[in-house]
Amino acid sequence: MTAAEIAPKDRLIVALDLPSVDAAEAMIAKLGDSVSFYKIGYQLAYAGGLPLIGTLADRGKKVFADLKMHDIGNTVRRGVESVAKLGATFVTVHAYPQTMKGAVEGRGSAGLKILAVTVLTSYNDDDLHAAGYRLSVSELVEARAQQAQVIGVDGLVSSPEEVGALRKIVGHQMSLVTPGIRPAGAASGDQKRIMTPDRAITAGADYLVVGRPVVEAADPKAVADAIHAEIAQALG
Ligand SMILES: O=C(O)c1cc(=O)[nH]c(=O)n1[C@@H]1O[C@H](COP(=O)(O)O)[C@@H](O)[C@H]1O
Repeated sequence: MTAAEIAPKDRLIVALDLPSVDAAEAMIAKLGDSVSFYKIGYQLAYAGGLPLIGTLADRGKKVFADLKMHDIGNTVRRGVESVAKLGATFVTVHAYPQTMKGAVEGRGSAGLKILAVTVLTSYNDDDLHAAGYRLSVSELVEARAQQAQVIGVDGLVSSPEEVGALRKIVGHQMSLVTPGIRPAGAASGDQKRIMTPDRAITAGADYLVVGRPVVEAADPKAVADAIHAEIAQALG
């Protein structure tokens, strides 16, 4: 799907980083029609949240299953085959060649798209070096993007800082999904490579993933609406 084909409403993905299905349902009710795309990650998935993928899909919402798989290829393939049956739009795997190959093999025909997480947005060059890598963040993100493209992955997760370079590598064949989004004045928390929503869209991101700035806000719907307004303005 090219950027122009993505419904503007779908460009904001709200991370339901919440402790229970009840808390997630309460947040979904608060956000109402303002949000059409949700992400379910570790916290909610491990608290019984996986069936919510099908529930939300039945209500016409899209769901990003952020499971960040990384294992031997055969296990990843089988895991992705199971996720494909849940009704998710996106699933994440870490951008290691065996892992990405396994995921692509397990993707099936139900419409599930594989996103490869390049370098987590909480990492900077020092964090990468501490983890044993010799490459800088931008070098590793770009190397992994090239591998992901050859393997046939559908999209990449990176910080918005890398989106310009990634577009040059992968063109519009792959979706670029960016966490590390912070509206002006919002606390960065543990995120190190961040950008505002309008700058991320202007840089060329297809989808913005936002968690705490929305779900921890006093008025989550107002924050989501403000992000949509920024996105619309940046798209012109
Ligand atoms: O795969 C992701 O979604 C992801 C990748 C990454 O590099 N950085 C990152 O923050 N995320 C997720 O994006 C969300 C960001 O949340 P906030 O920092 O609260 O906006 C969290 O659910 C993270 O798990």
